[in-house]
Amino acid sequence: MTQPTTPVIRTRGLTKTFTRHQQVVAAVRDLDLTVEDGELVAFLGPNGAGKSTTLKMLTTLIAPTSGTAEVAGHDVVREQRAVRRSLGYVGQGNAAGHQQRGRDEVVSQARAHGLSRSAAATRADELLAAFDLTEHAGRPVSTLSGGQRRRLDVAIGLVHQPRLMFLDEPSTGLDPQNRVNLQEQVQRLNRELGTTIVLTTHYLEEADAIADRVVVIDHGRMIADDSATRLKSGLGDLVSLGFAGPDDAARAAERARRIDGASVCVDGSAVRVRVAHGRDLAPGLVTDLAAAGTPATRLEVVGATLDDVFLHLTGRSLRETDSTTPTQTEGAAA
Ligand SMILES: Nc1ncnc2c1ncn2[C@@H]1O[C@H](COP(=O)(O)OP(=O)(O)OP(=O)(O)O)[C@@H](O)[C@H]1O
Repeated sequence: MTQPTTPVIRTRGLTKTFTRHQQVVAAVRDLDLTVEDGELVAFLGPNGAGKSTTLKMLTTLIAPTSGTAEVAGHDVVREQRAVRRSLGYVGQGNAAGHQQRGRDEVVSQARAHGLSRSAAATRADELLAAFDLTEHAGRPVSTLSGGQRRRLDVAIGLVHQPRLMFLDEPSTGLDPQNRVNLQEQVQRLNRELGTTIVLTTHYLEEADAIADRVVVIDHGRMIADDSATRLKSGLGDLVSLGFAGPDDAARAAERARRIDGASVCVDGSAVRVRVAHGRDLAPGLVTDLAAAGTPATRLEVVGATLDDVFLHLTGRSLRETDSTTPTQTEGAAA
């Protein structure tokens, strides 16, 4: 039996390569990841970063090329059944479009997991209530809205009360209201039932808002792993100052460069200073500059966003990045 101290996920050197058009695509490279029970982790990265491939290896849907992965203490290659029993998985395309009624769908999935008829019915009703679907439970699945279908998918993934739930881009395609609604349900599932959640997203706001921990993935590699707050505060605040003209701006920049750890850039009569605790430092800087005869005409302080973090790490904005470009191609296959 799994000891409570066993991490729910542990990967070492986990790697997946695909060969496509005679080229080797390194979808996931050398991933070392440990997730403890009860965490809510978001894999954040652009399209093609390797998020879904990682989830597919962890759920036994595809085999790693090299490296190891254990889920709930079980090896994803040698102990696939045990791994599957411990997890729920909602893939990107799960939303069923058929004529079965929502409740029947949940009941049949519960039956497939070995629950008796009455236990399956009870479980289905509990889950439908938990996801605000009771009033829609008698409708054919094909008539549900996108948000209702995603919630039904998550409910189905939970029929066997898994310790760990994987959600691959759960809110993609949902309107903002349904997205927030689903995010709230996911957080509740994590907080109230203690289910460990690993979800993938390319929505910065989603990762920021709901995850305890953000694993940033780019070109198959993990490039950051921390809470959103720490990732952002590590980058500092952006202090933007305006001046009467370029000469004042140049003098102000010279003064700002004396601040420990500050990174300063001048653009005409504007100066931007990226520095830790910029919000606290800004008033003193403005007072100093005025005393030195270079008064600022404008001041704005903005905290870092996860996009700033991504930009800092990769030189690209996550909002504009589509890494399906062939930069992750390692070379021609033999
Ligand atoms: N079956 C496959 N055959 C060939 N290449 C694949 C296969 N599956 C994924 N890839 C490639 O592996 C890389 C990682 O893909 P993956 O789907 O894991 O990215 P992702 O981060 O989940 O992206 P998205 O946000 O678009 O779902 C991409 O370059 C993708 O084209």
